[in-house]
Amino acid sequence: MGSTDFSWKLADHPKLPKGKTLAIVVLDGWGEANPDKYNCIHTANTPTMDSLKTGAPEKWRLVRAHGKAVGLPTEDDMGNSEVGHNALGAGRIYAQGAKLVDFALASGKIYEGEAFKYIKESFDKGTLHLIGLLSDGGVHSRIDQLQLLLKGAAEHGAKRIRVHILTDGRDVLDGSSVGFVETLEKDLANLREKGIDAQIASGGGRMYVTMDRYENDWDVVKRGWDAQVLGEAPHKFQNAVEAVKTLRSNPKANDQYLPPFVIVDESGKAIGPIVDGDAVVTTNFRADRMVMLAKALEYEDFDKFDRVHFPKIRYAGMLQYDGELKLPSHYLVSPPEIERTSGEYLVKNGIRTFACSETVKFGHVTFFWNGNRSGYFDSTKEEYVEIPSDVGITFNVQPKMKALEIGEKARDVILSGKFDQVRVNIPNSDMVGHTGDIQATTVACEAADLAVKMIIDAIEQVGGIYVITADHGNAEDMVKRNKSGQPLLDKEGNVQILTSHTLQPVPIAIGGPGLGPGVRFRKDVPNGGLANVAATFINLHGFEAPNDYETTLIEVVDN
Ligand SMILES: O=C(O)[C@H](O)COP(=O)(O)O
Ligand SMILES: [Mn+2]
Ligand SMILES: [Mn+2]
Repeated sequence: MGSTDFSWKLADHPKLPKGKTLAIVVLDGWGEANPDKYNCIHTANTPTMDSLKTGAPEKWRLVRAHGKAVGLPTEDDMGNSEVGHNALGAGRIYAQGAKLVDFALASGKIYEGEAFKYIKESFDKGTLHLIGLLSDGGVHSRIDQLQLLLKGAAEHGAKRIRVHILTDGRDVLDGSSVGFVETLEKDLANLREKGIDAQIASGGGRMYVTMDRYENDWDVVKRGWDAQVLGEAPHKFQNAVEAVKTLRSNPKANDQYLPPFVIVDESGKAIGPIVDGDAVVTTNFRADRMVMLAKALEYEDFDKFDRVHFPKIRYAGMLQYDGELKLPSHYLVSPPEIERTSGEYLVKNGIRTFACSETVKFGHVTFFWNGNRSGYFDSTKEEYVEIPSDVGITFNVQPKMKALEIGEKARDVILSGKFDQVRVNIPNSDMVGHTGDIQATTVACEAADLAVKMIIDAIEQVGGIYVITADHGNAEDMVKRNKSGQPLLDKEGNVQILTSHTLQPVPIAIGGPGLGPGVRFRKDVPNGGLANVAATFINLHGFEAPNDYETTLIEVVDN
C-alpha cells in the first residue's frame, strides 16, 4: 500500500454494530483431539467449554494453530505461544524466527550482516560463546541451526568456541537431553580435529537455569549467569555427557530442571567463563525467555541481581528480542516486522482495551499480541494488568494457578463498562500440561473452564460478545503416539509422557447477547487458522478489517 493513501481509520462494518463489550479469551495450550484417557480436556469436567461446542454448532469451529498457518517452516512444527499470539493479534501470517534463521544460514547472509562482523572482531584474541536451548523442539531454538552456526563461525575465523547448553524436556521428550548433548559433542570433536578449540563449558535445565520470562524469577537467570559468565556452579564435571547423565540419575531430576553445572579442566578450573574481549551469541530465536539474559548481558546499569563481574563483551542475539527496547542492539537475523497489529488499529479507532494474565503468560496477551512490542500504543485508552504468578514451583503442585483471579479481574473490568475489549490469557492447560502430570493437568483444565464461565457470565450481564479460543494444543494429548495414534511405550513399558505442545487444531467459539442473531461462522474458510481471528473480532467491534488481513471467519445472514 502506498504510504500516502494509508490511513489508520477502519471502515464501518455494513451490518455489525459498534459499542458492544468484547471479551477475548485465549486458553493457553487447549487443543481439540480424540477423547481418550490421555486427553485431559476430555477427562476434565469442563461444562462451559462443552456447552459452547455442543450448544451452538454455527458458533463453534476449529482453527489451525501449527505449521505454516502460523508462519513456521513445516507442517511438522507444533504451534507455540509466540507464533500463536502473533497471529491472533496481527491477523496476518509472518515468516517466523525459525524460518528466518533457516534462510539466513542457508544463504550465508547471516555472516554478511553487521552483527556477525561485530562479534567477529573478538575472534582473534577472544572466545566465541554460544548460549541457548539445546533441542530440536523448534519453539525457541533448533540444534541443527546451532550446528550450522558452529561450522560457519569456525569457517569465518572463530578459533576458540564455548557452548553453554540449556537442556529442554519441555518442547521435546524428557530424557532426550543426553542424545542432544552427544550430538553436539560429536560436532565439537570434529571442530577440534580441525584445530579449533571448541567445547561445552556449562549447562543446566532451561526452567531452572536462564530461561525465565517476564521477570517472574531473576534467580533463574542468576544461576545461569554464575555458571556461564563467572564459571561457578554447584556441580563440576569434566565432560558434559557425564554431567547430564549423572544429574539425571537423581530420581527427581528431569531435563527441564537440571541444576547448573560447569565443565572444568583437570585442575578443577572452569574451562569457559566469559571474560573481557569475548563474543557472546544467544542462539534462541524466540524472544520471551531470552530477554532477561539479554538485559543482563547488555545493560551497563542493571540491578536485578549482583552480576559480580560485568565483562566487556561483544554481544549479539540470534534475533532482536524486543523491538521497542531495541534489545539486543546487535542481532544476527532481523526479526519478522510485525506491524499494524489489531491492537494498534483498534486503539486508534477509539477501542478502549484491557489485557490481563498472570506473570508467566502476561507478555503473551500484550507483547506477543502486539507484534513483539512492550508497552502501550496509547496509555489513555489501554490498561494491562499482570497478576503475579507463584514463583519457584512447578505448576502441577498448584494447577489452579491464578485462573480464578484472572477471571475475577476480567469480570470486574467487564462490569465496569470502562473498556470495549477485555482480553485475557488463561495459562493452566499449557503450564500444567508441560509438567507431564496428567492428574494435575485435568485439574488445570477444570480451573480454566471455571474462569471462562465467570467471563461469559459477566458478558451476559452487560449484553456483550465473547470470543473464546486458544493459541495451540497441549493438554488435549499427554502421550507420545505412533502413526496410528497408539501411545508409545518406553523401555520399561511405561507410556511416554508428552510434555510438549501438539499439532492439533484449537476451538474458537463466539456468543453472548450482543451477538446479532444472524452472525455465524462461514463455511467457506475451511482451512482457517489463528490469523483469521483478528478480522473476526475487528468485525465484532463494528469495523471492517484492513484489507491485507486474513479473511474473517464470520458472516451475517438475514434472519
Ligand atoms: O516456553 C515455554 O514454556 C515452552 O517452550 C513453550 O510454551 P508456550 O509457547 O506456550 O509459551
Ligand atoms: Mn501458549
Ligand atoms: Mn506452552
